[in-house]
Order: sequence, then structure tokens, then C-alpha cells
Amino acid sequence: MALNGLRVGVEPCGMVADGDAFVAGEMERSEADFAVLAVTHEAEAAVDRGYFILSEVVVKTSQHAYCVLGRASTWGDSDLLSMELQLAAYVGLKRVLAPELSASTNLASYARTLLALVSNTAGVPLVVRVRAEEGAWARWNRVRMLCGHQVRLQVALELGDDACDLSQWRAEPVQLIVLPTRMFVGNAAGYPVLRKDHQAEIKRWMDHAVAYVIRQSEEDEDVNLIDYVRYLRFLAGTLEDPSAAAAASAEYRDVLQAPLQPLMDHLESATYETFEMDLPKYDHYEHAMMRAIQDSPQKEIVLMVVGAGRGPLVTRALRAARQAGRAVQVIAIEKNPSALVELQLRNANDWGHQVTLIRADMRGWVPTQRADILVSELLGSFGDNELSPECLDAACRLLLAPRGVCIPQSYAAYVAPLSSTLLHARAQAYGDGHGLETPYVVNIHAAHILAEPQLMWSFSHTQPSDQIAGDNRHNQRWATATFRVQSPSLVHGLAGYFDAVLYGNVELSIRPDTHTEDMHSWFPMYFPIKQPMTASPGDELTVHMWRRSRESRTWYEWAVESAGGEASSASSLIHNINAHEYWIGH
Ligand SMILES: C[S@@+](CC[C@H](N)C(=O)[O-])C[C@H]1O[C@@H](n2cnc3c(N)ncnc32)[C@H](O)[C@@H]1O
Repeated sequence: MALNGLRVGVEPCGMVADGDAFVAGEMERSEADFAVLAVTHEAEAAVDRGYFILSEVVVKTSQHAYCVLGRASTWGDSDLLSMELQLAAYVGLKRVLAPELSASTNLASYARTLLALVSNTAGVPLVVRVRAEEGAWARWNRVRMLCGHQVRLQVALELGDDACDLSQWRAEPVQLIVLPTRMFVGNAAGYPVLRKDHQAEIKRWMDHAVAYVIRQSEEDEDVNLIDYVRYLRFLAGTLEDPSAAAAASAEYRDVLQAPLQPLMDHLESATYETFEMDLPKYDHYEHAMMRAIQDSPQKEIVLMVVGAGRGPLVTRALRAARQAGRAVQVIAIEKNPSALVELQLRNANDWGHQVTLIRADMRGWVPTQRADILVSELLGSFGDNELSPECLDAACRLLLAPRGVCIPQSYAAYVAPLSSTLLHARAQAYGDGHGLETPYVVNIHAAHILAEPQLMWSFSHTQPSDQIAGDNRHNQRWATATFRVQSPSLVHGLAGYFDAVLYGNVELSIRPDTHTEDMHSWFPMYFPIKQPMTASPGDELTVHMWRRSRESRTWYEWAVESAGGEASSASSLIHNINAHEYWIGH
């Protein structure tokens, strides 16, 4: 089952005389959701006249506007295109297909016409038709750059006989996948089907918010479009159901969220509830605690959960102790006073009053006895971005016994360059135009990750507590990583990930290649860059990243440089210098 509802349209070959009649007749008979129809009959005479006469117009009324995608006249008079767009806006068409962008198109003049059109006509986005072929992406990229990344320019990608890698198109505003009928072959019963490689490609797109257009090729004038429409619906029906975790996170696809600040702010009960639904995360914690309890040389083990929230790790600690068959005294420390109310409730109802509850900031509480095992979950999407290093340094100094263990033992942050028109546009629109120098937590979907993520830095909590420095300078970092670009791309920023060693070989990861199965607590991070950067195959992209700290603030700064030979090197700004847009409060 597709995560997004499948919408299939038909585009008849040749001109349709009456759009309304086509929609009510052939389109409905083909079981399509919409039709692609010319707006007018290329009526150049209308330009001098200043208006269209009825016989020149295909879509005459707004009656069927909801199920018609307009097609502009072939390249020619830009005044005619302008009149067509006005008419399209008038009858309420939601989009208009622009003439094809091909190898023979003069890109500058094409871009100028499109930009003039979308700048003049309020409300009707233009969809640029491109064939998926060598050089197509570079042409589109030049046009959208010339148009200043206009968000009302979108893409209709027409597939052809050749199979080519379309992953870079997933970072683009592709609204339509066009399938000419000549791409189909006949099966044993004579019905149209797609080749295996085309099927696989179409299925990949079915997980994205695109619609499909069956374009009737000239040689297929007599075919029954209903067979093609039904075949696409059949293909969608063969998709596997998404896992529960994928279904739960689907509604957050490409939604930008400000990262949580659990140290500076007090979280709400509903936020804790969302955390608690991620059972695989707590299973891993329970396993790590059980192993640490088994390995402990102490007779009576003291286990502290620092930052206990509403208590899911406390429940798992008690279970781990039972499974290990060892006597464990559990102490829960939480600074959020409201969460402490729920902790008391659970202590009475579920834990038989056996847990000691402390309302305190772990950085300042002095215990009467120290912990043999100190458990926390203070991890953000970039590992250290919820200030786990700052909190655990202090907690290890104050609370941990000399040979005690900290769960997690260590965690590391990774980045990869990313292309995503959608994420960049959303970051640009975020926060009154200040949104491009701040990171976001986002379920990254309409994007192309340009290379394998690389390590930026790590933090470890395995050193003896008396060797942890009292100031925070040792938690500052500066890292550089270089990536080799494989395909022509427009870099819109960085994807950030983390992994963590909880204890021994019990690990958590949100890196795409090592992601902990079905864990959904953490979406990746997106660090935008203000000005997207073009990169060509073979170019090197160098990412610089800083973790800086001063007084009660910690923040990241980041920059990207590209080098493709002397003449084609470029550098982004160093983003968020001195925390001027984003910081994490201590
Ligand atoms: C990400 S939540 C995890 C909560 C809980 N362990 C869970 O798994 O649902 C982090 C918790 O740590 C608490 N916290 C953060 N910094 C703290 C500090 N310095 N001292 C005590 N609690 C802290 C927050 O209030 C929050 O409840």
C-alpha cells in the first residue's frame, strides 16, 4: 500500500476540441483522476485581439477545473503563454505544464519567459516538463538558478525507454511522473505492463507525493487508456505495507521542527508519551542495563537514572535487575517538577515505593552514596545537541562511584551533504527569514543524500570522574570531512545523525546504514546553507563544523566548501557565527 494516495491522470495525443466533454466522457471512462489538456488551441491570433474567442479555448469553464491540469502552447509567443496562464488562473486550474525543456532549448530565454510568467500571474505554478535523460538535470538546474529558485516552478519528469538513476530528482520539486504509453509492453494476455526495471523505479516514486500521467503516444492512438490506469493502480497494490514505525513517522516527512531543549525547558507530558512509544529504544537500554548489572562486582548495586522523565528507564532498570537476579537500589533524579508528580504516581502504583525519587538538577545534587551505574537518555538527533556532555560531566563527577559505569558510554555525530529543494524552501520560510542559520529536526524524505555520512566528533563518559575538567572547554569541537560528489547536484545543506554505545556491544544508531531497527525516537538533523551550491561529479565537498560553548550557551557553526579545480571552487558562509541565530541553553 502506498503511503500517499495514488493519483493517475491521462494525457490524450493530439488536440481535444472540448475539454469539458473529454473530462465527462473519455477521462471518466479511463478511470483516471485527472486529464492533461491544452489550455487553448495555440490561438496566436488572440494576442493581437487581446482575448480568446470561445472556439479557441479548450477548458471553457471552471466546472472541471479540479481535475484538469493545463498544458501551455508550444514555445512561441510569450504573450500567448501569458494570456493562457491568466485564463488558467481564471478558470481555477491548479497547475499549468510549461513547454518541454530539452537539449535544444535556449536556457536563458526559456528561464526569462518562465520567470516573467510566474512573477506576473498570481497563484498558478508552472510545471517544467523534462525527459529523464543525460544532461536533463543540469538544464533544469540552470533554469531554476536563473529563476532565483522560484518556488512556483515545479517538475514533470517524463520517463523513457532507458533506465537511468533518478535519485537526484528526488531532491527536486517533482510533481508529476509522465509515462508515455510506448514505454509499456504487452503481457501474455495482451494487456500493457512495464518492464521490471521500470516497475522498480515507479514503485520507488510511489513513496513520494507525486501524481502519474499516462501520456498517449502517437503510435498508440487506438489503445484503451483504462488498461494503463488500472495497471498503475495494480502496481501500487503490490507495494508492501509500511512498518508501524514508518507509518507513524510518515506524517512528519520533511516537516521542520525546532530541536527540543530538555535542559533549558521543561518538557510536557505528551512529549514524554511520544518518547515512551519507541519500544525498541527502551529494549536496548534494558539489555544494556542488564549486562552492566551482571558485570558489576558490587554486592548491592546502586543504579541512578538521571533525567528520569516519567520513568520508562526506571521500569526497565527494575526489570533488568530482576532478569539479572541481583539486588539493585534504584534512584531516579529529575529536574522537571511536573514530571516528578508522575514519578510519584508510578512509584506508588507500579514500583511498590522501592524507587528513591529526587527532584534536582543532576549537575548540582550531592548524594549520600554514589552510583555504580548511571543511566541517562539525554541524546538529541546530533548526539550531543541536548547537552548530554555538559550534564554527564557534572553528574559523573558528583554522582558516579570511582569504578562506576555510565550508560551511554559514548556517542558520536555524523554529517553528509544533502540536496533538497523542499527542505531548503521550508527553512527559508521559517522564522521570518532567519531560518537558514539554524538546524532542524526533520524526517528527511524528499532529498538526495550525496555521500555516506562521515564522523564529526564523539564524546565518551568512560574516564575516571576525578579526571573530568571543571570548565566546559574540553567539550568544544572542530571537525572537517571531505566528500566526493558522484552526480551533478545542488547542495542545500547537511544531514546530521548520531550513534551511541550504550554498554559493551549494545548500540543505538540513526545513521541510514546502521539504523537501529524500528526505532523512531529520533529523526535526523538538517543544517541548511544559505546559498545552495552547485557541485559536479568528481568535485570535493569539504564540511567544517564547530561545537562552541560560552557561559550558559552551546551552539554549532558550519560551512561547506567545494573544490573542482582552481576555477570552480566555492565557499559558503560560516553559518550561525557566535550563536547569532541558534544556541542551546545550559
Ligand atoms: C530526553 S528526556 C528523557 C526522559 C526519560 N528518561 C525517557 O526516556 O522518557 C530527558 C530528561 O532529562 C531531564 N533533564 C535534562 N537535564 C537535566 C538535568 N541537568 N538534571 C536533571 N534532569 C535533567 C529532562 O527534564 C527530561 O525529563
